[in-house]
Amino acid sequence: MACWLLAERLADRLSRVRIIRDGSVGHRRAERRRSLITTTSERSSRATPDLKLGEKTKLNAPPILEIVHATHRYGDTVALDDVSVAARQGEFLTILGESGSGKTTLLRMISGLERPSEVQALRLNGEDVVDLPAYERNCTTVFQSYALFPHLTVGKNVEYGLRVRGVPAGEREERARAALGMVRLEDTFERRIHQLSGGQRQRVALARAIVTRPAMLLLDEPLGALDEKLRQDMQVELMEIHKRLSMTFVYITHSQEEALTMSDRIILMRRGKIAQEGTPQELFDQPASRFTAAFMGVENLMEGKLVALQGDRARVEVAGQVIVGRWPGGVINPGEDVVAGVRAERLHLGPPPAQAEANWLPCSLQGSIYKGKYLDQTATTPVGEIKIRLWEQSAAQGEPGGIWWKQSDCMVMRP
Ligand SMILES: Nc1ncnc2c1ncn2[C@@H]1O[C@H](COP(=O)(O)OP(=O)(O)OP(=O)(O)O)[C@@H](O)[C@H]1O
Repeated sequence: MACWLLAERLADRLSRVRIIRDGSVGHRRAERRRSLITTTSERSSRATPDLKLGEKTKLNAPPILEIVHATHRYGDTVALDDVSVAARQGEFLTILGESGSGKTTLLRMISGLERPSEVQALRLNGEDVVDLPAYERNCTTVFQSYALFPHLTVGKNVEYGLRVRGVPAGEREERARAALGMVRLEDTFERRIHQLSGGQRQRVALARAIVTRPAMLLLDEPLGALDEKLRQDMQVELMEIHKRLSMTFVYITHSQEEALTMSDRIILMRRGKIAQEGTPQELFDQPASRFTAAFMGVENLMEGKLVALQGDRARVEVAGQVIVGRWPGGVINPGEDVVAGVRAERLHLGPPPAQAEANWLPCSLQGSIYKGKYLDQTATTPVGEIKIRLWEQSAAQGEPGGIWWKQSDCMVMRP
């Protein structure tokens, strides 16, 4: 308790320091704005490096976040390696990646908790914020750990950001109640934090973050501590809140399922670099590399060499067999290494099908795992072990002789 009181007093003091300095902050801001005006023409004439923005959604919205060629090192560790990211107003952008890929570092850079070792530009709402401290940036972070004050009521927790900004009591309460209404917790205003469930605490943290109306919400694995069912409910709730607020969300997760469900656009990170970015459909259906395919859950990845390219179809030689699949485009020559991928649920058991545009391999069935709604079956083929997902469990009875899948369900990519 003493610890929390101390933290609160410290935060209060910081905010007072900020309020006392407000005059000079205002002055510095005006100066910064003036310098922005003088550099606007310079900015517009400068070529913006390949910033890929959401193509299907929010096409006309201006970029609210622009990070251009950012690198960050912790001693010898390169946490971010020449990364450029942009997000549009109102976009739900997910930074996806395995542990240590640089997601948190990227978020901390946006929020101002980390200063990039090198960066060409870091802009929020068109304003260069590289030298702007965290508390002056118009964005708020929601953490997995909620970071709520346990000795304060729910209402006082939500009001907190308004209190340190000097908002009068009446307006504070009104806005806090409205924010709690947004997360469907209007009845908990007087409750204590320990009287809430994990999911409710996360919703209070969300209400506290949105009550100050930031331009952008940064969410650092906010559902990581919740159980499976609650996590799924909260995903839906977050999407609804995002829609209602039309606020830009930058969301961090290591879960591809979470990213696919919620995002307008996904940036997949690998070892401090962007492995691929695009809409959920693009990452799911057109992985550009073996890494993306594996991360997005493609169970069967077969290494081979390109035999020939015909339109969007690639013929690939894998262990003496020819497999045909979709090539997403880009220059590639026969003889180069490629990977052919197919999802387990796209495979069928049986003899070669009548349709011409299919791949077929002889197989013998190995073990299977019962998963309730489906059966995961393993088969041995000339190209190695293949995983098959069977929705009709009776399909696994007897020896089918082979497996087949449509050429259009087969993705060919670089290794
Ligand atoms: N304060 C630090 N000091 C030294 N190295 C750090 C520090 N913070 C992060 N790193 C290193 O930087 C790299 C990127 O870390 P980061 O936390 O950004 O990854 P992440 O994708 O968010 O991982 P996780 O999902 O586990 O949180 C890792 O190799 C990590 O060990």
